[in-house]
Amino acid sequence: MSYLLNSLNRQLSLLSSKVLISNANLIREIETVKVRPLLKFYSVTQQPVSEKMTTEKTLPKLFKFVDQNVESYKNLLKEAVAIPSISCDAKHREDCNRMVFWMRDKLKEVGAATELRDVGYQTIDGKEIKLPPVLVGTLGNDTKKNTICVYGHLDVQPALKSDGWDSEPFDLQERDGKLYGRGSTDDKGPVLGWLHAINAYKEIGEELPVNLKFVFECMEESGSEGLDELLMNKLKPEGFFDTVDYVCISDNYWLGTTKPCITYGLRGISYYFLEIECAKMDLHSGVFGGTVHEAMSDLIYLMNTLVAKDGKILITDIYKSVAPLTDNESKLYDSIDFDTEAYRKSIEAYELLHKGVKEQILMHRWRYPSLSLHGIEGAAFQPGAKTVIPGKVIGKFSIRLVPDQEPDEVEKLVFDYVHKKWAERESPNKMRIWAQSGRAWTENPDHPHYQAAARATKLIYQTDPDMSREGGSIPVTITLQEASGKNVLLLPMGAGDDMAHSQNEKLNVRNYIEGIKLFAAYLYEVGKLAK
Ligand SMILES: C[C@H](N)C(=O)N[C@@H](Cc1c[nH]cn1)C(=O)O
Ligand SMILES: [Zn+2]
Ligand SMILES: [Zn+2]
Repeated sequence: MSYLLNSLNRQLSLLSSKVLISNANLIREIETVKVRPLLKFYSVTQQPVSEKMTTEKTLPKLFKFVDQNVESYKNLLKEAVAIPSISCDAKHREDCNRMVFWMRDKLKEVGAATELRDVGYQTIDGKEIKLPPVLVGTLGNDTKKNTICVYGHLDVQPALKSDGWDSEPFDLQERDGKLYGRGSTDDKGPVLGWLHAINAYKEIGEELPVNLKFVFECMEESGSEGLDELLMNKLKPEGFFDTVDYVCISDNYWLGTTKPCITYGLRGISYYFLEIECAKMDLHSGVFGGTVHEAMSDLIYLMNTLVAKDGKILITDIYKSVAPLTDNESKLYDSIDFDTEAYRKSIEAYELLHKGVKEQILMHRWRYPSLSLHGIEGAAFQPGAKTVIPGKVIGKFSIRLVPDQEPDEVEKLVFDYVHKKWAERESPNKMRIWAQSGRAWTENPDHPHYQAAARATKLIYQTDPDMSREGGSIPVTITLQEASGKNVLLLPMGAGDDMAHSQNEKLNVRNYIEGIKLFAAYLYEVGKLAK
């Protein structure tokens, strides 16, 4: 029965997506929709909605409901993963739009008022390409309740089976209690977690303990283009944040595989594109080799000047604005539960930097900048002995930013350094460098909001969570902090070995299901905080 409902549901939602995609005028809309029984994706009979507030009996009932619906949660994640919403590849822009429409429909099904906000265009290779709309939603407006703004992203990193995946990346597969698929943990699983938690309250006939606002974008993996502008210059002046009391993001992971954490800091990112052109076309290396200044040699030369073998960044003055380590901060690392050898083994690395010392490893993940080389566009990266001299190549690298590094300042240091090295190279070729950046973020973890999230975590996992920072970046976090003026926290669903962005990305079934309960318990705990 539940399978039939789900598959009918899938067909209906596909139909509605197609209609939406073909209707370009429908980008901005506001509507509240009643749940239609046929479109519901959960399997139990609906119970009458009561007006009573949540009580201590609410959560056990809700947890039971969640345990009864594990299969439908997996099915919905499978549907979401099947949409290859790869934001960095313009060829997948329609998939990104489809993903946003899909999520919009699901939010409506749980009773939210939704709005698709146009955020304009991005320029790729001189061409203007429309950005996916941002999904904005509201659920509840009871002035006696706290309001949480939830952010998540619907886009994913690219993935091909030939990268070394054990199964098709866009076909969610369960093996040994793990759900493998691109976006399972980053960030489709957590985004669906919110949906399921809300739906569980409805299905057990309990009122939501808080009001909710949603911001779901589909460009996070590509610098969140257009989002800051929407938040600061449109949603904020329109009063979207006026009623928001707390902001919560679930787009991160536990530090290890067993102990939950709550995250109060992220690194920022400054991502660089370094282009060298030696000719207007690719050249046969047998015919032309030995007669041209090759773009690839120039690029490798420049990229090799960026970072030393011990991981030290070689850009002049790059460490100058890094916040000094205080005694108090230094002490925080002692109590963090982190096994460096288990970490090394989980990524199958041969050896770690910093002699594998726990505090140093954590500090270099969280509070010091790092520079990574990512790849080269235009290089002959496919298997086989291609003998071409690429006419144009684009090297890609990024620096993870930390407090108090400002992106503008870092970009200037990098541009100056690369131009200096380029002058030293004395190449006649054309060099161009550009960047996109997002700031680092930290928050006060000694806040009732964090205590509420810690209580919820302890209820689910029977242990106090670590308060930790993380090395990844969610560029919009600091914007949400500034736009709302409220406390922001990151509540992870996935485990430290989920391998987001990598081959065989997965989400443990346990983390998914207990994560849904965690989100429900978090809503309950925040609902109890003084208004
Ligand atoms: C931490 C989050 N789940 C994530 O993966 N963020 C990306 C953001 C990004 C910025 N530019 C490209 N991607 C990351 O940290 O790499
Ligand atoms: Zn990511
Ligand atoms: Zn993410």
